[in-house]
Amino acid sequence: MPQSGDDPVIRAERAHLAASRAALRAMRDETLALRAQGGNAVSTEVLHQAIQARAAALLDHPDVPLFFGRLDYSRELPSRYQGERYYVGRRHVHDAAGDPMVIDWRAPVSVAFYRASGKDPHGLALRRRFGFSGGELTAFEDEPLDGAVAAGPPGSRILTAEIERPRVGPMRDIVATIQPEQDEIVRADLAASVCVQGAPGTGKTAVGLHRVAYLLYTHRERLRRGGALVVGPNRQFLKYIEQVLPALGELEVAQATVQELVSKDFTQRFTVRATDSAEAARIKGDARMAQVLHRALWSSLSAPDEALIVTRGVRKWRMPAYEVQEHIDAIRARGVRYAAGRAMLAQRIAHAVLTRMEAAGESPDDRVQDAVARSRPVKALVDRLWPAVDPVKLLFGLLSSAQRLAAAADGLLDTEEQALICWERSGAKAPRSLAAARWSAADAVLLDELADQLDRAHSLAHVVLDEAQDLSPMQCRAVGRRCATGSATVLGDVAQATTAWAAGSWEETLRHLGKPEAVREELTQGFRVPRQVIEYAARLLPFAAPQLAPPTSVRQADGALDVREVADVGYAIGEAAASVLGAEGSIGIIAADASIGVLTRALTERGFEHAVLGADPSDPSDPAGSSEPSQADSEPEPEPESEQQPEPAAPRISLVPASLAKGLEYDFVIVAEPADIVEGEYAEVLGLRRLYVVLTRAVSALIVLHSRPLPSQLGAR
Ligand SMILES: Nc1ncnc2c1ncn2[C@@H]1O[C@H](COP(=O)(O)OP(=O)(O)OP(=O)(O)O)[C@@H](O)[C@H]1O
Repeated sequence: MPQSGDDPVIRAERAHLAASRAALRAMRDETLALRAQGGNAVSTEVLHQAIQARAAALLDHPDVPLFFGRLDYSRELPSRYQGERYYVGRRHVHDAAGDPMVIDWRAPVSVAFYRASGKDPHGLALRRRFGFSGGELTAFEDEPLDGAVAAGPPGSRILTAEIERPRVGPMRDIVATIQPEQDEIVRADLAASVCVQGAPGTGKTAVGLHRVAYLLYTHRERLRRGGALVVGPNRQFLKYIEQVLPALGELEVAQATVQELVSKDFTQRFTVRATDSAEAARIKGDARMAQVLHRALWSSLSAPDEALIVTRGVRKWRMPAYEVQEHIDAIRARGVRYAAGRAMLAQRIAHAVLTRMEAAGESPDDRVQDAVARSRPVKALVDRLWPAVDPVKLLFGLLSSAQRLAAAADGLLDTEEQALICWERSGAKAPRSLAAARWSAADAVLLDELADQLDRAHSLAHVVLDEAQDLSPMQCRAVGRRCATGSATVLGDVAQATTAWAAGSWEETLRHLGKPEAVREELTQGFRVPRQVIEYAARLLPFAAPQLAPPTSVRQADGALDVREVADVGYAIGEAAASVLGAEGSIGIIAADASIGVLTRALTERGFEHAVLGADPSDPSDPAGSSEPSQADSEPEPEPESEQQPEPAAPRISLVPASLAKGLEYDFVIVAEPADIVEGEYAEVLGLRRLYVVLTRAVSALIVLHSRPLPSQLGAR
C-alpha cells in the first residue's frame, strides 16, 4: 500500500483527483450561470430555487474524498463495460465533453466495486481502493481480480483502517467500505420490503440510510413525489444519524420518532404528559385495540327511525327509514373510512332522490343532486345518523368511561385488561375535562389509529424503520400505514428488544406493519464492537435471546475489556474517564436512568466536563433532570466526513441514561453498575437485553465498574 507522494501511481491519481475537482467546479459554475426564466413569477422562483439546490449539491468539500475507488474493467472478460476504467465516488462528475470523471457509487457500473470477488469478478481486472488523509489522496491498494497475484498481505488495510478509525461526533457514511452482504440490502428493489435482523454493530442503521440514498438516486422522481422517511427510537439517535444522508447529498429525507409521527397532527390539543404502567402500555399497544377503536368509532352511527322528507319547490320526496338504512349498509359493506362514508351517505341519498324525480318525469341535472345533498334535511339526517367524530374526544370518552370502554371492548379485552387502561377504574384519577387529560405515548398511537380509521393516512414511497424490534403491534400499524402503498426497510435485533409491549417476533412485527411478504435478511459481521467485548456481552445472549447465534466481530483489534469491582462507582467513573481522556475518540458513560442525577453531580464535583444525553430542563420526565447541554445539541453545524475533523465543541464525555443508549456508539464506554441497569427494567429478561445493548456500544474499549455483584448471567461460563 504505497503511501508516498513520490510514488508515480499516487502522483497520477492525485492528478485525476485535481482534474475531477476542477470539473466539479466547472459544473457548478455552469449551473450558477443559468438564468431562471419561468412563464411567471412563481415558476421563475421555483426554477431559481432548483438551480440553487443543484449548485449546493455540486459544492466541493475539500475534506471529503471525491472518489474512493477505481474499477479497471478487463479487456478479456465479457461485460458491458469491457476495457473501461471508472472512478467511484460520492457523486457523478463529468468533464467539459460530458465524459465521466467520477461515477456515483449508486450507479449500476459501481456495483462491481462492492461485489466483485475472485470467484465472481463482475468483469473487473482490478479494483483499487484509495486511502485519504484530510481530503488528500495518500495511499492506494490494488486487488487484481483476473487471477493475478496481489502485492502485499491479503485483506484490505484501507477497510481495516476505516473500521478501526476512532469515533468522534455523529455517525458517518460507509460508502467507501460497504460490504457485499450489506450492498445486497442497500440495492434491493424499491418494490421489495426488506427486514434485517442483525447483532449490534453489524451496520443495520448504516445499511438502512444508504438504502434510502440508493433509492433516491435510482427512483428520484418516485421518491421525491412519494416521500421517504427514516423512523428511529428517539431524538438523540436521530441527531446521531442525521448527517449521514446530507453527507451523501440527500437533503430531503424526513426523520422522526414514532411518537413524533403520531402526534404531528394533534400538537395543539394533545400533549403526552403521563407514563403508562408496563401492563397498561402492553394492552394499549396490542393489536386488539384497533378493533376496540373500530367498534367505538362505528358505534357512533345510529339507525334511522323516521322517513326523510326532501322538499324541492312544491314537491316533497320521501325516503322511508328502511331505505336510508339500506344506503348506510351498502356504504359500510364497501369498507370505506368513516369520514368518506359520511360524505358518501349524503350523495347516495341525494342520488336516490334524483332517481325518484326522473321517474316522476322531471329532468334534474347534477347540480340538483348536489343541492339535495347539501339541503338542510339531508344534512341533519346525516349529522344524526353518521355524525362527524373528533378522534381526541372519542378517545377521551373511551378511556374515561368504564361503561363506554366495556361496550367497545366486550369480547376483545377481558375485564382486568379493561380496568388497566380505563382511567375511571385503573386507580389513576379520571380527568374532569378533555383539557385536563394526561395522555400517554401509547394513547397518541391509539389516536393515530383512530385518525386513520376516520381518514386514510397518507402513504409514503419508502420508510426505513430502525430498532423495529421495540415497537408494539399498534406502533407497527402506525408506521405501516405510512408506507401502505410503498415499501419498507425494517431493521433491528430481537436480542435488543427492551420494551414490555414489543410485538415479540419478526413475523408479528411484519404482520402488523402490513408487510408480511418482506424479504428476511441477516447481517452477522460486527463492525463496531471488538472481539473481546462482544464475547463478553454475548454471555447474556442465552438469556436475552436464546434463539440467536453469538455475534462475531470483523475488527482485528481485540479491544480492551476491563471489569472492575470498586467501592464507589461515582468516584470510579471519574478515574476511569481520566484514564481514557488521553486517547482520541468519544467517551460514553452509561448508567441506569435513575443513577444519572447522582453521577452527573459526582462528575461535576470532580471537574469532569460532560454532556448529559437527553437532558432537557423543560421536560420534567427527563431522566437526567439536568440543564447540561446534550452532546447532540451543541454539535457544530453539519460538516461532511473529514479525516481530521476538529474536536467537536461538545464535551468529550457523554453521560448516557441506559434507556437512550440504543443505536449509539462511543470509542470508549464506561458502564456503571450493571445490576442497576438490569433492575431498572420491568422484567429481568428486558433488563438483560438492556445490559446487552449497553455493553455493545464500545468501539475501542469497555470498562465495567461495579460495587454490587454483577448479574449472574455475566459470570464466567
Ligand atoms: N461496511 C462498513 N464499513 C465500515 N464501517 C462500517 C461498515 N458497516 C458498519 N460500519 C460501522 O459500524 C458501526 C455500527 O454500525 P450501525 O450503527 O449501522 O450498526 P447497527 O447494526 O445498527 O448496530 P445496533 O444494533 O447497535 O444499533 C458504525 O460505526 C458504522 O459506521
